[in-house]
Parts: sequence; C-alpha cells; structure tokens
Amino acid sequence: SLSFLSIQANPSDDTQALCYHEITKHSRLFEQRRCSMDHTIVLIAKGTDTLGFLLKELRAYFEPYCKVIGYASHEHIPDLRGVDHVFITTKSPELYTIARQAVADSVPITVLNRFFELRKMKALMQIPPGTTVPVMNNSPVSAQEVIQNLLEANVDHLKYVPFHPGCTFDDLEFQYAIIMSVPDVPLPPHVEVIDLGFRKISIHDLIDTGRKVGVPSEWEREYLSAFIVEMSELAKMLGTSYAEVQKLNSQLQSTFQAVKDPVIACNEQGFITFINDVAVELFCPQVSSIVGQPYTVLKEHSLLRPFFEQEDQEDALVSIDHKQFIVSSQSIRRSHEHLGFVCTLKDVTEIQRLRTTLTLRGHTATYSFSDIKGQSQPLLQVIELGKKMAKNNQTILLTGENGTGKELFAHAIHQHSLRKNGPFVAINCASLPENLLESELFGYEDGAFTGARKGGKPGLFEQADGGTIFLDEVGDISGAIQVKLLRVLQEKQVIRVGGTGILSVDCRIIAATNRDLEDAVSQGSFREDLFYRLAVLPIQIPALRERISDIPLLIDEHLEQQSIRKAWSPEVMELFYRHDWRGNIRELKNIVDYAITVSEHPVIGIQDLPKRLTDSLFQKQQTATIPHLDDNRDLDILYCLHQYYVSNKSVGRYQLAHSPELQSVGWTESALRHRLKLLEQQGLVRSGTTRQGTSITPAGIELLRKHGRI
Ligand SMILES: Nc1ncnc2c1ncn2[C@@H]1O[C@H](COP(=O)(O)OP(=O)(O)OP(=O)(O)O)[C@@H](O)[C@H]1O
Repeated sequence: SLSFLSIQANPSDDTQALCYHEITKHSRLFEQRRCSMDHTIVLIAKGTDTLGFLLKELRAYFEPYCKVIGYASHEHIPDLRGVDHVFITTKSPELYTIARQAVADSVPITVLNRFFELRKMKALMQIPPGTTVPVMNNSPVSAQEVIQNLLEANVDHLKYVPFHPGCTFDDLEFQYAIIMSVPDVPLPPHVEVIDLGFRKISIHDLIDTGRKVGVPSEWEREYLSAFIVEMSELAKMLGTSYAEVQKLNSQLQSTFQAVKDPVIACNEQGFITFINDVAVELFCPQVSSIVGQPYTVLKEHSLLRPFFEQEDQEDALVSIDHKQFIVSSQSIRRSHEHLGFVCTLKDVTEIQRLRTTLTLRGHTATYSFSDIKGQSQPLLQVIELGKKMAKNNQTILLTGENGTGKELFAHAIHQHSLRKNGPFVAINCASLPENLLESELFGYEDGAFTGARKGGKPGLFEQADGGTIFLDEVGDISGAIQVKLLRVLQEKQVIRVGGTGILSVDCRIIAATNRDLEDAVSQGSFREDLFYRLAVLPIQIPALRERISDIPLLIDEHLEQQSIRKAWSPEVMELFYRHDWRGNIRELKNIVDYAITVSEHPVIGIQDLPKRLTDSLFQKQQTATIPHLDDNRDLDILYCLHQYYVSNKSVGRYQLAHSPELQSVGWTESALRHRLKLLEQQGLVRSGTTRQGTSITPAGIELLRKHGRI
C-alpha cells in the first residue's frame, strides 16, 4: 500500500521505525508462508454450509504451509490415501466410517473440537437465568455437542434442550431459540432467535496439527495472541454479567418489597429466606431480623404449615386478623433439587373491590364464545378460528359489516385467551373527536391542556395492561392517531399527551372495522404499515345474509332472553330469508323487538313487521325479473346446492360435480365453474373462499320455489 511504501522509504522517527519493523516482520512471515505445500489435510463435514465455513478457517491457518481440501459427507469422496490428517466435524460414527473408508489406516482421523465465537455469546447472557432454550442443529448429536460446548464455556445459566429436524415446536413454550447460522427447524414468529453462527475450530486442534505439518512457530504465536485478546474480552464481558446479576438480585428484593401482598420465602428446612414488609406487618410486627428464623416464629404459623411443607398444595382461603386471604405457595427448584417454598397471600377484600371498580368502568369482558349463537358453517368456521387465535398474543383485526358481532367476538377472544383474568378495555374510536380520543387512548400529564385533571390521567392502553384493548371502528382514526398507534404496536410503549416519559404497556390489541381497510390504504386514508401491523391475524365475520340458516336460532335466543314465546308465520320467515340484512344481527333483533311489541296475536304475521321492511320487499318483487336460465340443468345445480343448504353444509365444486343429482349430466369441473359463475352473476349462488365453497342465495331459493322444485 502507499503508506507501506512511504514508511519504507523514510523510516525517520520512532513511530515510523516501529511500524517499519512490524511491516517487515509481516512481510517475512508472508514470504515464509509462501513455502511449498508438501502436506495435505482433509476436512469431511456433515453439511455444505458447515464445510464452507470450516474450510475457510482451516485454510486461514494452514495455507500456504499445507494444502487443505474438504468434502461434504454426502458427496463422492475419492481415494485419499496420500493425505496427512483427516478432520471430521462431529462425533457421529457414520462420519467416521466414511472418512476411514477413504484414507489409509495409518492416517489419523480426529473430531474437530469447536467453539463459538465468544462475542456471539453476549446475547445469551441477556436471557434470564433458568429460561428453557432450545438449541438447534442438524442432528441430535450435533445439538448435544453444542450444549456441551456451552456448558464447558460456563454459559450454564439456561436450561438447554436439544432440537433438530424431527422435533416439533410447542408454540407457547419457548421465547428464545439458539441456532447455528441457519434454523434447522422452522421457527414460530414470536420466538427470538439467537444466532451463535458456525462454531469455530478449537485453537488446540489448529496448533497441534499445525506443528505436525510444519506451520512456523512465528505464525502460531501471532494466531495465539489474537485468540488471547478475544478471550480477555469475554472475561471482561462475563465480569459485567456478574455485576448485572448482583444488580438484578437487589432489583428483585426491591420488587418484592414493592408488592402490596404479603410474600414469604423459606428454605427446605423451613427457615425464612425472604419476607417483605407487608408480611412482617401481618405476621410478626414485634420480631426483629426475621430472615434466618424458622417460620414457626410467625403468628398463625399453623395456618401456613401446609404451604411451607407440602408441594402441590392447593390454594386456600384463610382468615387472619378478621381479613380473608387466598394463600398459595410455589415450590422453588433448581434442576431436580428442592430449595424451599415461596408463599403469597392475596387480600380477597381488595380483589372484590377491584372487580367492582373494573365492572363499573366496563373493563371486563362479558361475553364468551358460548354467547355467539348460530350453527351455520361460515359462523362455526370463524368461531373455530377465533378460538385458535385467542391462544396467541398477536394483534387481531376483526372485519365485517355493522352488527355482525365483531364486539361479541372481541369479548369472547379475550375470555378464551391467557389474559382472561386481566382487564378488557373497549373503546369506539369513531365516537370521540380526535383530541379526546388521543387523551383517552394514551392518557395525559398534569397540565397537558386546559381542563386537564390534576395529576394527569392514565390512558386506556395503560389501563389495559396485562389484558386486552378493543379498538372498535379503527378504520375511522385520524392520521395523527394512526402514527401514535403504530408506535404502540411496534414498541409496546406509550407517551402520555403533554408528557415525555415512555411507558411500557403489555396489552393485546383487538381492532375491528366495517370499512374495507385495504381500499382505504390504496386511497391513502389509512397507513399501509399500520394496516399490516393490525391485520396480523385477520378474522372476517360473515354477514347474516351469508348464514340465513341461523335466523330462527337467533330469533329464539333473543326471545328467550326476554322470556317471551311467540310463533312466526311462514310468510314472515320467508321474508326474513330474502331480506338483505344490511344491519345484520342488530337489525334482526330490532325488527323482532318491534314485531313483539306491536303484535296482538300469538303468531306474528307480515302486518306486525315495520313498514319499511315489507315495502322494500314489495319493491323488490315489482322490479325483480326472473333470471334467465339455460335449461333444467341450472335448476338441478340450484336444487343440489339447496340440499346442502338445508343440511347446513357447504360444498366445493368437485363434490358438487360428483353429487348424485348432477352425475347423470356429467359436468366437468371447469364447465361447472363456468356455469356457477353465470349463476353468481344473476345473484342465485354465492361463491365463498376456497374453503367456504359455494352456497345458494335467497334469490336462488326463491327461483326454485317458483319452478316448483321445492
Ligand atoms: N352470533 C350472535 N349471537 C347472538 N347475538 C349476536 C351475535 N352476533 C351479534 N349479536 C348481537 O348483535 C348485536 C350487534 O353485535 P356487535 O355490537 O358485536 O356487532 P358489531 O359488528 O361490533 O357492530 P358495529 O360494527 O356496529 O360495531 C349485539 O346485540 C350482539 O349481542
């Protein structure tokens, strides 16, 4: 390089002399390294990626003193009789046999000892001690080797589980996973991946073999010194981690002190190892330095005995000082060793008070999946989907027309989730002006605006901490609030209006809208990034006209809730089946309420229905023209679809083409697809998504009636 030349030309001052010395030393070394390659080392690896990585590393050390060649175990390996040394990458007997078949008996074969790049281990130090972490590799042996390496490097604060192709992931169990450059098993999206990269070759293997094949000692020293620098950096890092553990410990102590419920821990011999001030106040206000004493010094200790002496003790209600507490205990274990118990008491009077406050403020979910009525296929499918999604923690977007039951689903999902004991906070985003909505959602600080409450106010996201927030009509929020909402979704943090402090919130978001958000995105009124963050798990609630077979059940349920029994004339039911139900279940309930109010007879007839409903039907009949049908074959298709409709089933094209009613015609699937499209254009059938299949519409049913087919 230029600087190299200029220093060589003028090595005048001390620094330059030093540099000059260094450079000439290196160039001598390079000269030496250019010596002839009389020796050959072979590497046989399990996968091509590992082979590439390790070959590079071996070549960096051995070449040009010695030739290094490599093969993946699945490749054809030629006769390697003349080589000096063979390395294999794992302890697998299969790999050893492959290597042995290729070389002479006298050639040593060794398993490469491998280690991680030390700087990559830093990420592992950040994982809380005791966490279970799967370790992935391409085979059980390799995964076990990696775990062994980690334990040997004293990174032993985690519980490692070997993971390899063939193992399956339990979605909820793991938060982290360790991989070696590539995930050998597909990972669920919530898992945080810690990539330790490929394991490097142990310095001993390089040096030992290097000495045998004539690597000069000067090069060996240089390589070693770089390694030592890296090691000392790790030592520094581990030192910091130890200090962090100390800090964590004291944080833990202050956290328990901050808990408002009594907490007591004792070791396996029954000596108190920790007690917070609330517990001292309750059980032993007179005793000083309680830690280290047997738990029998506590007042009412006989009540606590089972919790300090028995594992799997069920929670119990106890009375102390005229107050009711739920006592629960947890056994403390490290591996299989039992270390003692931690016992917590919950003041029930306080729970009752909180529950009343939450209910009064509407912060509880009141409906569950059993409140969602209907037996139709489209509804049962979304209920099933909702139940599955409930178990996850991701954001859900509920879409559907007005009154289809989106809010009901939001309640039910919360009730079915792991957060069911946390708050459920609902807000209709379209019901408040922008400023008010902003302060409701994110809260505000003292003096944020004129009229702001003294001391500020927590927002709904804060109030939903540990639970779920339901954002109804999310499609109607302004651009400014969209930006703030995006931040909550991305960072799980909120900043109160007029504040600067960042508050972390842990709440699941369920959003709902009856707008076509994708359309809003393409028109630029809804942010695309926010749309994708909201629609992680989308659920489309079917409209009532897509599940008219549920109408009788919905009417019955609604009347039963009011302890009313009424019959409905066939004409009314017919009208209900043909109505468009733009307001869906809400509209149905309103019409039913109207009819039972005005009706003076045991059977409700057309005359008891609101005029707008009967008028609209009359108009439809006036304007309706009988759709053009090619021949009876169309009626056969409609008839067949009607059969499925009556038995509450959906049907796919293949099944339809092979149904007994249509078989004689010999429809091909593509001809049937074409025909169904034409029938759909005439409003006689409706094609859902692939899984929903095709169904007959009320107009289709009407036409069958007109032709006397039903
Ligand atoms: N499957 C169902 N079974 C019984 N009642 C239902 C069902 N679906 C909806 N409802 C009732 O219909 C009414 C409207 O439901 P909900 O408010 O959940 O609909 P929505 O889709 O959130 O409406 P909007 O878009 O107007 O906010 C409520 O009274 C609800 O209890």
